[in-house]
Amino acid sequence: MIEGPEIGSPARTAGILNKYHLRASKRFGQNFLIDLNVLRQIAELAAINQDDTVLEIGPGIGSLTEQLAKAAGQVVAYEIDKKLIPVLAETLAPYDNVKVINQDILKADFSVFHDAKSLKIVANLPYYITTPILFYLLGEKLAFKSITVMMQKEVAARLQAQVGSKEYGELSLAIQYRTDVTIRLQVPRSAFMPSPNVDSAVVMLTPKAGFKAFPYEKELFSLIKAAFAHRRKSLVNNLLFRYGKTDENRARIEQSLTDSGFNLSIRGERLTLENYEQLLLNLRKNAVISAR
Ligand SMILES: C[S@@+](CC[C@H](N)C(=O)[O-])C[C@H]1O[C@@H](n2cnc3c(N)ncnc32)[C@H](O)[C@@H]1O
Repeated sequence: MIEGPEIGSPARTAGILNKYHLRASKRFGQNFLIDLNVLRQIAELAAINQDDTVLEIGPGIGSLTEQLAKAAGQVVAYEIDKKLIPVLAETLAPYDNVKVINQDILKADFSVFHDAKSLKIVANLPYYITTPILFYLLGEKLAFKSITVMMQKEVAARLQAQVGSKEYGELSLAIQYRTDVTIRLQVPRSAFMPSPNVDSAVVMLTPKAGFKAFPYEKELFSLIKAAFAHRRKSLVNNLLFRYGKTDENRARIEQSLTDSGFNLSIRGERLTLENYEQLLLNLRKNAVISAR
């Protein structure tokens, strides 16, 4: 048994990696947190309590898991790297409320969480798949209370970005469609072992109050994708590119913009989510998109 201070202390992390002859795997995006203040702060930000079931992504050697296990009713942690499973069995042995599952999170079946009274998702994410993980979690329609996750600072800025800013785009709109986003903590690269080439931020996502799914969700996000395909082009040109460059289409697209109250030189970054919903309805009305 590896005894000693909390798992995430620099000395204990180094001791655990040494004992198991482990090197952080780049392929799995392994950068272990070694700042106990940050680890504790993440658990505090997520406001974990005994009623909570916590879904953790990528427990690594268990540093964040330990902080979560101290406060939660139960922690279920998905770790893809099978080399870390015996490590976790040892480091987390003192906690009988933790279950580690050796699985790719992007293939996880979340039906186990359907009975959870209160589900909170917490992670120091593997950065190479930050957005696929967020889309997977949101796509699975999990009834979560919050998602509190560390990611690259620049990605965090894109998630929180507001209309008109340079970070604003497809990702901001897709995430803000379902959730409210706030950046809660900035974390320097020195808090990790090994230290990554980027700084990080902890982001909190909470379900949007009164969320109602837009009836043409798929078409809406296809429109948004098209609108940001070439950021320097006008919205009209991006839409012509997407829906076909015929004179007839141009007239219909321009009519749809006019009907939505926009001038014809507007760019995609000036439209809010509600603006896109309105525009989509008009593109359907004007037969740019088939109104089946
Ligand atoms: C940035 S490290 C965080 C480790 C630990 N939670 C910490 O804070 O020190 C990301 C973790 O996610 C794991 N991981 C990478 N890809 C994964 C996937 N597809 N599914 C589950 N875990 C994954 C890595 O093996 C690694 O343990």
